[in-house]
Amino acid sequence: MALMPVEDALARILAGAAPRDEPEMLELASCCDRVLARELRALRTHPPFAASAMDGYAVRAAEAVDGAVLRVQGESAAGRGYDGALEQGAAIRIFTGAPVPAGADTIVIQEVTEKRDDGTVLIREAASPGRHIRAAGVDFQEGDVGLEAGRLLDAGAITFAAAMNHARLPVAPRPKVAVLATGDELRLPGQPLGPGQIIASNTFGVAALARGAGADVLDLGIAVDRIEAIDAALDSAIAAGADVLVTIGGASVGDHDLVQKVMLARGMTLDFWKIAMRPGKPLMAGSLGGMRVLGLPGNPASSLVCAHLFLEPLVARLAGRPDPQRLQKAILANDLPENGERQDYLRGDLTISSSGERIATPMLRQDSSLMKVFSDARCLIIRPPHAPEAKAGSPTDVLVLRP
Ligand SMILES: Nc1nc2c(c(=O)[nH]1)N[C@H]1C(S)=C(S)[C@@H](COP(=O)(O)OP(=O)(O)OC[C@H]3O[C@@H](n4cnc5c(N)ncnc54)[C@H](O)[C@@H]3O)O[C@H]1N2
Ligand code: MOO
Repeated sequence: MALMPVEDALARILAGAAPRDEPEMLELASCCDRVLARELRALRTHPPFAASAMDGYAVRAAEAVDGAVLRVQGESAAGRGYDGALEQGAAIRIFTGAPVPAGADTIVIQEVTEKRDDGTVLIREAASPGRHIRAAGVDFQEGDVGLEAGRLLDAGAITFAAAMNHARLPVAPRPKVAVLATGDELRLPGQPLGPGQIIASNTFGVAALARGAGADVLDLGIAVDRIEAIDAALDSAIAAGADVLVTIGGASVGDHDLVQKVMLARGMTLDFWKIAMRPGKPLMAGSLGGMRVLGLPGNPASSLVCAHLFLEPLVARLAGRPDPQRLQKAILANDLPENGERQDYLRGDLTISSSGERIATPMLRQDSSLMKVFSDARCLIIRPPHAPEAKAGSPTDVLVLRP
């Protein structure tokens, strides 16, 4: 039977993925990189008064002709406006952000005036009405919808939310992703290793990806290859209210590959198992109650490629964030042979040529167990199923991993 194409697997994993309904109220200072759950209306008008955009003099345009001498009547500073109206033949010293006094209709900038010792000012360039005045409400008005639901709260949005006078914002909750490593051979980094043991390294990369995509990660540690151990870890994920359980390893056909068996025994609905992809063929997806289950293969490159392709976009959807945009066009540095039935994700380097083109160079070794190669890679070179032989210099799609 033909294996499921990568695009179909992604569509199935993303089906119905959306943020949980109840927003979380967060202090503004903690909102960076979160997603606004509801539209936000302005609680005030800004600027609240007509304000000067420059340091200079507030005057009447009709009086401030070239060569006019005006009496300096007082001062309007930001936070301390002039209490009164501009008199005939007078000017009021004004600073950037200060309220424009009643009666004034323009600002003459300081650079085209001359302050005199007798308390007057000489105007050396005729002023035009309305110049350098920011009208009240020119930025936004009370009641306006300032930010739409779904907006990623970046520096601009947070500044605007603060200016609208919101101290706390309703944000989409971060999805909870539980990560479980499985395998008798695994030990945590920093522990002594016995014969046949290796470090459970994938967990950390997969967790980092999930966190970066907007998740809170619950590390369930390592379950040995026994039904009871995987069962207990599953209980922990359910008790923690995980939105997604990611398992690593035990996804293939070996006698000790128990993940799917345990999940099915616990009532998991299996969506699919095995897809047309290299590395990552034994990927499994399903759901158990309200929890999505993603079974990643144990080989490090397989689990990381699957996490990039499926977990990252899933978390982004659950967090209400925009889909990751990592696909780019590049030029192949080497010839590549005809591809088989699985979509290939070759670890590659990515450089910029002197003419500004992106050049993708496949790494010499592509075994899915190689972590140094994956760490050195800057991109995954995508080879569609049955792609014909490709010559050096031909275009290719790449998924960018790092700059
Ligand atoms: N007869 C077949 N054998 C295998 C097939 C197959 O189709 N038929 N598929 C191969 C492919 S492709 C992959 S990928 C692996 C996936 O196997 P599992 O998901 O069952 O993974 P394990 O057997 O548990 O581990 C594979 C490998 O990765 C190491 N590992 C596991 N977990 C971690 C971790 N958290 N951190 C670091 N390394 C880990 C593990 O020690 C193994 O060396 O199956 C092939 N076999
Ligand atoms: O296809 Mo498996 O995912 O290479 O090692």
